[in-house]
Amino acid sequence: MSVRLLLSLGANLGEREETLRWALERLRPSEVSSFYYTPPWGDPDQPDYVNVSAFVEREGWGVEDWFAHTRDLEAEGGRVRDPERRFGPRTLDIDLIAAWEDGEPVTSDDPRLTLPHPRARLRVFVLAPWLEMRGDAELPGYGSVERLLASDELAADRKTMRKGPAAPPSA
Ligand SMILES: Nc1ncnc2c1ncn2[C@@H]1O[C@H](COP(=O)(O)OP(=O)(O)OP(=O)(O)O)[C@@H](O)[C@H]1O
Ligand SMILES: Nc1nc2c(c(=O)[nH]1)N=C(CO)CN2
Repeated sequence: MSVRLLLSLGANLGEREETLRWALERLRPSEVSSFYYTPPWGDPDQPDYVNVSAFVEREGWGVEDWFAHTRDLEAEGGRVRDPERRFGPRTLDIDLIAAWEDGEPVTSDDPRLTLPHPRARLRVFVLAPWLEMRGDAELPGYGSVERLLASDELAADRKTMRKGPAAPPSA
């Protein structure tokens, strides 16, 4: 058994690209998007983010193994969270966006680990790197990523997003 996962990484404090490269090296992804530069979503009073997405898969690993691993990396990456700020700044954030087992979407409505990620469809910094890697991407339960990204609701966020250089080659 092994699960394929789409992860979204973000950083808006410290050496952002360096931290993301450090995390990507440890995640050993099969595929990595470019870096994307985006204004903060959800809580505007903080620095801009660098975001990147990656596909990962490891023999024998399920979603819980990946959740534990990404939490450890966030902690090791020096993440400090302000409990008062739900969407506040951070050195490293890794979200599990969607998962597939034998090609079928894994779904969960457990608030501890919700799959697909409940806010993925609202975030250009999740949808754009995903579409870059998979032109035919589908967000389980919501449909075409291309269509979601093109929605009027996301027009303002699309305008302020900037695509940066390719992230390091995948492992
Ligand atoms: N798919 C998921 N990926 C990561 N965390 C999740 C997921 N679903 C639920 N969670 C829960 O969300 C809680 C908050 O996580 P985190 O601090 O990374 O949130 P955030 O980055 O501030 O906001 P967001 O979850 O909207 O990205 C965690 O305690 C975690 O258990
Ligand atoms: N642009 C951008 N904004 C965010 C991000 C992120 O990764 N990128 N993560 C957040 C975490 O709650 C809150 N806001």
